[in-house]
Amino acid sequence: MEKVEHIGIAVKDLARANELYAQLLNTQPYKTEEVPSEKVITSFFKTGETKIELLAATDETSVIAKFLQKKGEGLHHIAFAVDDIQSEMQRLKQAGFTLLNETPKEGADNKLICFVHPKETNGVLIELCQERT
Ligand SMILES: CC[C@@H](C(=O)O)C(=O)SCCNC(=O)CCNC(=O)[C@H](O)C(C)(C)COP(=O)(O)OP(=O)(O)OC[C@H]1O[C@@H](n2cnc3c(N)ncnc32)[C@H](O)[C@@H]1OP(=O)(O)O
Ligand SMILES: [Co+2]
Repeated sequence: MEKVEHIGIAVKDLARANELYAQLLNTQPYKTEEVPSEKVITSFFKTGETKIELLAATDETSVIAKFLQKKGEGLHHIAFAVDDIQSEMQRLKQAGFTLLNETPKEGADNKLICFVHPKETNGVLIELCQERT
């Protein structure tokens, strides 16, 4: 895996969180994007080599809505950049990790993504992401 591509943070109110993170990081989000397949709306902030992805639910059946109900706002996932998502998925599967999607799916910010179940990664949800060409 190349680097931490982004850190996902679940928030209740995206507009309010945008204001807070803009103050904290002293920069504005470079993108806000809705991803209907995940039932989320996201904002991205650049910080050094990585990004902060704020995630709010667009529907009460979204995994973010469920997460907020159970755990409240906070760290939701860590995403690692990979060059070849198919081969990383294969490698992790062979190593015994549970992949939450069998084939790469479309993420935000022009990426192909796959999630690894947090039960095998010390309680932290892991995302793999590959730049789409
Ligand atoms: C914007 C697009 C994209 C991008 O391009 O960056 C994204 O980031 S999308 C982000 C949102 N999408 C996802 O997270 C998809 C993958 N996630 C899932 O499939 C599910 O959330 C899950 C991880 C399988 C959990 O779903 P489910 O089993 O239905 O939830 P439960 O509430 O029953 O939880 C079971 C168990 O897992 C713990 N949990 C849940 N979410 C997380 C989390 N994010 N981090 C750590 N742990 C998590 C939950 O607390 C339960 O634990 P126990 O209570 O101990 O059983
Ligand atoms: Co993400």
